Amino acid sequence: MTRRIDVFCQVIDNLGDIGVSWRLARQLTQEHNCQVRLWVDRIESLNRLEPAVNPALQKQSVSGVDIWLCDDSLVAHDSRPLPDLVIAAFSCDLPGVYLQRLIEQRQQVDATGTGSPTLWIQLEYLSAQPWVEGFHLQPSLRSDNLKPVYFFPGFTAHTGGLIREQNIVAHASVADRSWLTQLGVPTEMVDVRRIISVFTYPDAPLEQFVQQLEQLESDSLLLIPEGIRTDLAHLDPGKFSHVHWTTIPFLRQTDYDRLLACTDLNLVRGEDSFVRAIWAGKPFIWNIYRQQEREHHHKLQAWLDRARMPDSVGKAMHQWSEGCAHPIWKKLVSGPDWYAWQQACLAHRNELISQDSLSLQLLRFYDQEN
Ligand SMILES: Cc1cn([C@H]2C[C@H](O)[C@@H](COP(=O)(O)OP(=O)(O)O[C@H]3O[C@@H](C)[C@H](O)[C@@H](O)[C@H]3O)O2)c(=O)[nH]c1=O
Repeated sequence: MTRRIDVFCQVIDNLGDIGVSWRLARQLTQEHNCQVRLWVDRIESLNRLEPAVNPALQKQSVSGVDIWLCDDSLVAHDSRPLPDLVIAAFSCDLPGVYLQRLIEQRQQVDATGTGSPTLWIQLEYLSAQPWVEGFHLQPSLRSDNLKPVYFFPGFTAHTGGLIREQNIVAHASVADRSWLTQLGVPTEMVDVRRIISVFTYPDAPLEQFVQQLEQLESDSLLLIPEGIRTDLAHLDPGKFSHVHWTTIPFLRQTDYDRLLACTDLNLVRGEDSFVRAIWAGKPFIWNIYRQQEREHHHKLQAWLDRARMPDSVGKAMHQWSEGCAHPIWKKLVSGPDWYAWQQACLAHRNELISQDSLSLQLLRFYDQEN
């Protein structure tokens, strides 16, 4: 059965909202044969992740996904019937006209006792905190008789799981470093001991990190996608003999995944790149999105506990998110600590891979409800 799905994405800041929505829309289309329409209010953000998307078009189809600009007039003139499922990514608001259609549909179903109303999913932010299990699949209470359901991504069997493609490990294991030359990395650089991808918030302590890597005997190369602001700009690369850094193009999302699979260490942030780093099965540093009242530290600790990361890694990650490269980084990226970190990342990935993916769980829930 082909399920029809509308995904709504409101781009608040950065690329996480559209990154998650685009990935989910593609997976539902390509792996589950769903007919997906992605409504997004800033198509230019999607164009950064997928250059085949034309920011000037209000309606288009790319990779099998219909992409529509979410503006009031397009929503108001939408003549398609309501879908089987509507997903509000990061629990964004649905447009008023669309909401009105859902209300009318519900009234009709209630009045006639026939048909099934569109299932409305409020897809939430990812967190490893235990409270998530209690809220997953709970209804959100409203006065208009609509019954949206909270769907929490997560790390346990009592959450909605993580977005993961079926062949993820096979893809990660065939990743080949020679591909990096296509991104402009000089051939002689591809063989350096430690290749590190860099996707951090501007206040990440990269300069301190680079100073520590310089003290190692082996060489490191940092690959920085274009447009990612770092504090390295004022450093003189000529003064470093063991650390090199270079800019690479900002990559389409599928190529970004490939990058994470062929490096040794990944510096990631936010939500989607963090999950991709987990699937790459390599050590990574998570620059968690800062929240008020240090809430992000609780979130980070919950994941560190769940992932059973070595204490030294946890300590260093907390400090990283405070803009400080803990002096133990030097030790962490070489010797026994590095080995322990690698093992912990592999074990975490392998444990999570045995769980059903988010899209599978989402569709199973839809089937149960219908
Ligand atoms: C560096 C790079 C990233 N990307 C993609 C990977 C991800 O899909 C996306 C980045 O998303 P994130 O990793 O989540 O980081 P982010 O910081 O951009 O997004 C954040 O947005 C905020 C609104 C949320 O509250 C945060 O939780 C977080 O999601 O960009 C590429 O496609 N190519 C690239 O070259």
